[in-house]
Amino acid sequence: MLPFARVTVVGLGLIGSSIARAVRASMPTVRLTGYDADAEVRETARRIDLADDIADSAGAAVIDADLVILCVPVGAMGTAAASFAEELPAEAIVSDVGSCKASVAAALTEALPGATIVPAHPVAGTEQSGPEAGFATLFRHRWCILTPAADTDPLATERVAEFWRRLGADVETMDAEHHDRVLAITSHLPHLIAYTIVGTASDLEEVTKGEVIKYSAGGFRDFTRIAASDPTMWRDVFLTNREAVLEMLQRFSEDLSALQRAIRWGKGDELFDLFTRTRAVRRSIVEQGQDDAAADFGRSHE
Ligand SMILES: NC(=O)c1ccc[n+]([C@@H]2O[C@H](COP(=O)([O-])OP(=O)(O)OC[C@H]3O[C@@H](n4cnc5c(N)ncnc54)[C@H](O)[C@@H]3O)[C@@H](O)[C@H]2O)c1
Ligand SMILES: O=C(O)C(=O)C[C@]1(C(=O)O)C=C[C@@H](O)C=C1
Repeated sequence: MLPFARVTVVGLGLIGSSIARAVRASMPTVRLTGYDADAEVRETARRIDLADDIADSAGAAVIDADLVILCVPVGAMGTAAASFAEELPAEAIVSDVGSCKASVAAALTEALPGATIVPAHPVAGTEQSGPEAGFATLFRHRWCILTPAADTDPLATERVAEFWRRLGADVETMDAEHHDRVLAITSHLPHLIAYTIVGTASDLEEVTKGEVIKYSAGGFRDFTRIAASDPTMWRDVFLTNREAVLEMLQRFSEDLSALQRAIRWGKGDELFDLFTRTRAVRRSIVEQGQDDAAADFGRSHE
């Protein structure tokens, strides 16, 4: 049996439109409704036939939903939830796809008192955004992490887990605070580093005019893909997951200083040992089949 019969997606960008496409592909009998605060996005969503119905207000979009998924930037979750609070059916389950969990859960609980909320984070994406960037296979063989509160009805959590399994994801459940610390190191810090290195290179004006662009086929090019990620989304992630990101950044800065010292004092063994360890990490990720298929997809569409 399908976990949900009437699904509403609020926010029709990369992730919302990918969910819509994946629902169409894997659960074609589900009645799918979409809403986006941006009228141009709604127009595009209608033109590309993203859902059975694209509503003109958040309230109209959720009125008969049994699952509502918020796919807006993490800083907009509270406002987006408040925009349909009055019309949300009492038995509906609310979920989201935000990249940080603890403060999003707090914002949703405040905006929707008494609602059943099962926060989720599909750990899959690309540097693109908007309704035309989505694709149905984005979540296939990728993790989706659920962070229900301790008192959430386990049946509601299981229905959301089954929804994500049907979209092709592998589902894991964890505490929201733990999620935020793990993702700070595996996702948020790498983006911060990419934004920094590309920013530094572009500040070196003379170099940028010629050589950086000309010779960016290697490592730098990989950083530019990540650094092309959506500015609104990532501003919100860093402001929302502030404490965990600052903690990881402190540790990273210490390790970077140690590397700086090793280079200054010619400690080749230290460099060699670290690079050997990091190569093993990459190999074990690839062996587990968790290498970056989505990023490769993004690259192949450049
Ligand atoms: N991009 C990724 O790689 C990725 C991966 C996993 C999770 N996420 C999370 O998914 C969410 C959406 O990211 P995205 O990449 O799809 O962004 P996106 O910019 O492609 O789409 C976001 C959409 O939300 C709409 N929106 C903003 N405020 C709204 C509101 N109050 N009501 C209704 N619509 C509103 C915008 O108009 C936009 O169309 C974010 O919370 C992000 O952290 C992103
Ligand atoms: O592959 C990418 O482009 C991504 O940035 C995807 C990525 C990640 O860091 O892994 C980005 C943010 C998310 O919340 C989940 C996935």
